[in-house]
Amino acid sequence: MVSLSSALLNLFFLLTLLATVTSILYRLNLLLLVSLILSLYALTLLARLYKNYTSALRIGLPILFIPFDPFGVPWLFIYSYFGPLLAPFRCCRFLTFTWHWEDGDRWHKELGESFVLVGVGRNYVHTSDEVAIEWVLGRRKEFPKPRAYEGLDLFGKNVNTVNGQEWTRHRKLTAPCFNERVSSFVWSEAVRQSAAMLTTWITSPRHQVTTMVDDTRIIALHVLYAAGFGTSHDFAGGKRVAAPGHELSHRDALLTVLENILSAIFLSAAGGIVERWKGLLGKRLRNVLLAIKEFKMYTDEAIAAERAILASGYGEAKHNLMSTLIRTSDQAKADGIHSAVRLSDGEIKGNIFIFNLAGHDTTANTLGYAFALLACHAEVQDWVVEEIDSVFGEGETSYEVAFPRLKRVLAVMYETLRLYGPVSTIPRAALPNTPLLLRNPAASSTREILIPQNTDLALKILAMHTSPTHFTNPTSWDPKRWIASSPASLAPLKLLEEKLLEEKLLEEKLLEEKLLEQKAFLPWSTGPRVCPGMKMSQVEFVGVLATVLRSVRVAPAMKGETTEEAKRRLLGTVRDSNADTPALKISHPEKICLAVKKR
Ligand code: HEM
Repeated sequence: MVSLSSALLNLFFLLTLLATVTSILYRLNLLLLVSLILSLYALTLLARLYKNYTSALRIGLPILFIPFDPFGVPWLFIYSYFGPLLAPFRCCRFLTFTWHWEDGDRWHKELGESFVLVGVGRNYVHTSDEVAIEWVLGRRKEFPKPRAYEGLDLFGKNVNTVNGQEWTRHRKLTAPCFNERVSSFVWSEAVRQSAAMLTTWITSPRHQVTTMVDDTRIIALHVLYAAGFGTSHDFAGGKRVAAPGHELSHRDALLTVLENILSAIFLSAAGGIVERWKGLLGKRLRNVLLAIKEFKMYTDEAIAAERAILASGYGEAKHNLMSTLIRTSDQAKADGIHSAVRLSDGEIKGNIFIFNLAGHDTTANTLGYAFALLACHAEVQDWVVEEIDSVFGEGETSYEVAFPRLKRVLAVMYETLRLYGPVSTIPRAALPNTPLLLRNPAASSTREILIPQNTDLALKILAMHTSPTHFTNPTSWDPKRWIASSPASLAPLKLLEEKLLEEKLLEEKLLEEKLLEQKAFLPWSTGPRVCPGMKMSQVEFVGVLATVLRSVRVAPAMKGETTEEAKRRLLGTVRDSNADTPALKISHPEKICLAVKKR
């Protein structure tokens, strides 16, 4: 297949050849030297491209050429300056970080569920095939996380970045942090925080809220803190204010690192040199550097405070993330247990950071998308409110009773994650010549292929979620698709008063409802490396959404338009999302204005 990329490379080669011949004819020695070097470089690239191409041919999947390695320094440099200009060109499209999100399953419709991107760096098998995705995620040893993940070790190694035996140790020591006691705590904190947020919404001028996205981020941060350190913060103050001895608030330090994660990785890799020469950096990078330092200080202080509590003897009963990590680690150290079964302080810091990174924007952004989408779908709000009223109507708001019954609210989360999940693609490396199982749609069977050396995988979660193979009307947001209901039996209710009958019927209907299991739905991944925060994020989401919709209805604020125009405008803002950051997020949250009406 001839593509622009190989044509460009050939052109480059011909031009350098022409320049070489010209310089020989006209005795231009310097030009000759430069041309020779360039020719050699072009030849090397061509040889590598050819090698990658023959390797891709062996896989037997459709091939597309790309002119650069998407994770190589040359492209990252070009992308940061010319990304938006180059994105419309087909060969560069696959190099952008946003195409996974913007194009959904478009290319898979054209090329099939799996295809290979071939370039001068590594080859990449892209697949939206649910059989292949489950196969890979079920085999962590054969398909480890790529080395690029190590960049996230900026505060220490952690469960998200390590592989092999090291991962087993991290996962084993961090897993106890996500237990039912933490879930119950997360629920109370989510309800408490969202009730406080609601007060600010109801008392806002003209009952219009422009801070919805920011507010959900504050809630996510405070809930993480409650679960992480066992300390609650006020929604209105809390982590927004700099602590004594700090230049930045904890929230600003964390958000600055999260929002500039690539720069943070780069600055952290450069180490002390950057600190010494920071005067030469621009304002944004200096801010990122400060945020890294401040976040480190906040985590060190939290670890020291937790150790002091544990030493005082009052910490035994605490079951938050930090105390569990420290207790396990310190106890093992005191017992002289080999470091293979405990975490070092650096690793504790690394894990605390990764829980913040992986647990903050993911849950917060899902809540942000859900509120905006619910505002555009009044009929879905009616449907969800029916369930909330029925569950909370009995005055029972505890985690144990309320959470399992709020299935429609969880369905809103599922549907939001299906279309606006924070992780559009899961990357994986592969050991050479590892078998990969693929669906064979033509024969309704499966087939095996071998993944050659120098080939990584991109598991296209969003493309799978938006494929008509698995979902009817795949691009429409419809939480009702997740609920299956069996008809309620009416016989014993015939004698009741009409109103009572109605309520009883609704209650029966809701109790009968079931949340559907869907195979090709993996927003939290699957297999041994499935997201450990899955339940925590569900509890938080349901707690916040149910608390808010119990008291108010949300709608797009009107700006002299019809309701339909206001909805269209809001949906446009939601679609204008940014996948350049670790978690998908709305590009211009400041454009979202919600009208909040008391019920
Ligand atoms: C809506 C919320 C969330 C979504 C959609 C989500 C999604 C995911 C996905 C897809 C992965 C797999 C990534 C990969 O294998 O490359 C993952 C891993 C992970 N998530 Fe979540 N996550 C969410 C919330 C959370 C929360 C609340 C926490 C913790 C507080 C968390 C902590 C982690 C960690 C530590 C990993 C790495 C696990 C490992 O590699 O063993 N996540 N998450």
